[in-house]
Amino acid sequence: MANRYLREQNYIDGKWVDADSRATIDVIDPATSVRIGTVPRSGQMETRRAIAAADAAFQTWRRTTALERSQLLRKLHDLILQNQQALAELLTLEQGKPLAEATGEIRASAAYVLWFAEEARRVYGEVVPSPWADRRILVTKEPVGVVAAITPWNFPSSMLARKLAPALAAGCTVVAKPATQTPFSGLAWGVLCEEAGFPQGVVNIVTGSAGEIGDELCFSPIVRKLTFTGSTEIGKVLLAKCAATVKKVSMELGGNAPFIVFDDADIDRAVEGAITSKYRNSGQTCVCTNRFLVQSRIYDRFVEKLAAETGKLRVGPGLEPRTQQGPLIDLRAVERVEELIRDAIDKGAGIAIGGKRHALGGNFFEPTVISGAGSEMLCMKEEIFGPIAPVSRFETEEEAIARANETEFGLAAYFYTADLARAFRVMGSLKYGMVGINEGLITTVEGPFGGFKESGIGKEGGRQGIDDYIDTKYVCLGGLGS
Ligand SMILES: NC(=O)C1=CN([C@@H]2O[C@H](COP(=O)(O)OP(=O)(O)OC[C@H]3O[C@@H](n4cnc5c(N)ncnc54)[C@H](OP(=O)(O)O)[C@@H]3O)[C@@H](O)[C@H]2O)C=CC1
Ligand SMILES: O=C(O)CCCC(=O)O
Repeated sequence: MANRYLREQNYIDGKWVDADSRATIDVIDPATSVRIGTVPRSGQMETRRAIAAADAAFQTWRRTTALERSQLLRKLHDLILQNQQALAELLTLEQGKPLAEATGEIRASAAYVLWFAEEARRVYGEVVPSPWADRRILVTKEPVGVVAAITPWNFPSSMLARKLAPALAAGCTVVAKPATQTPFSGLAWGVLCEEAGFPQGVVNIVTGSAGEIGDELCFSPIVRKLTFTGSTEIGKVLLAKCAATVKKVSMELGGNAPFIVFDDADIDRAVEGAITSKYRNSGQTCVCTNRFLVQSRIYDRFVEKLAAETGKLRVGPGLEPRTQQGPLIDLRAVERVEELIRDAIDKGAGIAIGGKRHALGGNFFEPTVISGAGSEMLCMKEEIFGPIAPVSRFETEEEAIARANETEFGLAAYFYTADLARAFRVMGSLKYGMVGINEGLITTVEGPFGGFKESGIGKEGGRQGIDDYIDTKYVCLGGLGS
């Protein structure tokens, strides 16, 4: 399929370039296991040049006005919307999600760009009442400098959008490293930024060896901020490396989202929310429900309805219009899901529906509901990242809260209740950065996205989403007389 956003080179200093060695990495369509194309297998030297280009560009980009940056971002936003079909097809091709979801992701990318185009003009400083008659106290805001962005394969467009857009809005320049399995949606940002007219070096995108590129980004004293979305395991490694140069960091890491259904809830609404929250991107979303906790009195009814709705999901290649569940990203992900199911069955759980590879073969897996799940099972403790819904029974509100919080993660949590007092009590007790009450899908550009505990540091989106790209400077202006 010819797609003008499919680029097979790095984007460094406004030029499309190969790896120095000319080595490449194959990119595979997860629906067919066929090669889509290749990207450069870059390493330290290409990354170093990208950082130098970003640093050189920063010297002029930081002096542009907020209005100029806002206007360029608006142009970028318009281009994304004008080309959403091609961008969404590219996303589905390399990532596998249904085209409707891919289109939703591209629109979300555009929304982030527009939001930060607006926020660019509202980065206010302050004049603080001074304790000295002859001096003034000013607080000014400055871009932090060169930003490194490392992004995952599950949302290859929007995860870069919510890093790139606030960075550019604030006056920073960027070196991005997209995930190796889905690099084309990342490289497409190079094409879009070029078309929008961003000066050379302001945005740079390098593909290749995660270790080499990551080390150069983490240890470079020129890079002043690292923003990362991915696994908690790699996030911790990068945090440690960034300590060497005391960089600012933002970390959007793994989750173990509980979805609690109290017995006063509207069950049909809860099941509807459960389907969206669990199976979006075939469960490969960091805010996807990981485990269902359902109050005893309604447990059987909920499991029955959830299994019935799960059974209706149409599995298939993302480019087929009827598809609601695409393939998993690779065979490793399929094997991991199988391992979690095996573990749950060994520990006494049952399968209400699904439970095995889909008849389509390859990376396709049946959406699965596990009944009788318990806290000791791996699927309740670890991030599943796949289409499995373990359901566990609880008796009291206190038990539900305690079990929801019994994890090192703290990204998103959901609960369903019709009791307003309970809604406030439970919301306040959940140790999570994001809470959905009677809602299973809560991500939006207006809301600050981010986790507590080992789920991360910092917020993306919302009014807060630009803060981490800004340094605050205190200026004491003296000698003014009284
Ligand atoms: N919070 C979230 O949104 C996400 C959570 N995950 C969780 O993580 C699990 C594993 O997924 P995976 O893709 O391996 O996630 P990773 O955390 O390994 O990958 C995320 C990004 O980090 C890069 N990366 C990996 N290792 C390094 C390194 N040493 N230095 C610098 N960058 C590095 C990857 O590059 P490369 O692709 O080249 O390896 C990719 O760009 C999933 O099953 C899921 O549970 C995964 C993705 C997103
Ligand atoms: O999985 C992630 O890392 C981000 C999810 C974004 C969304 O909820 O749309």
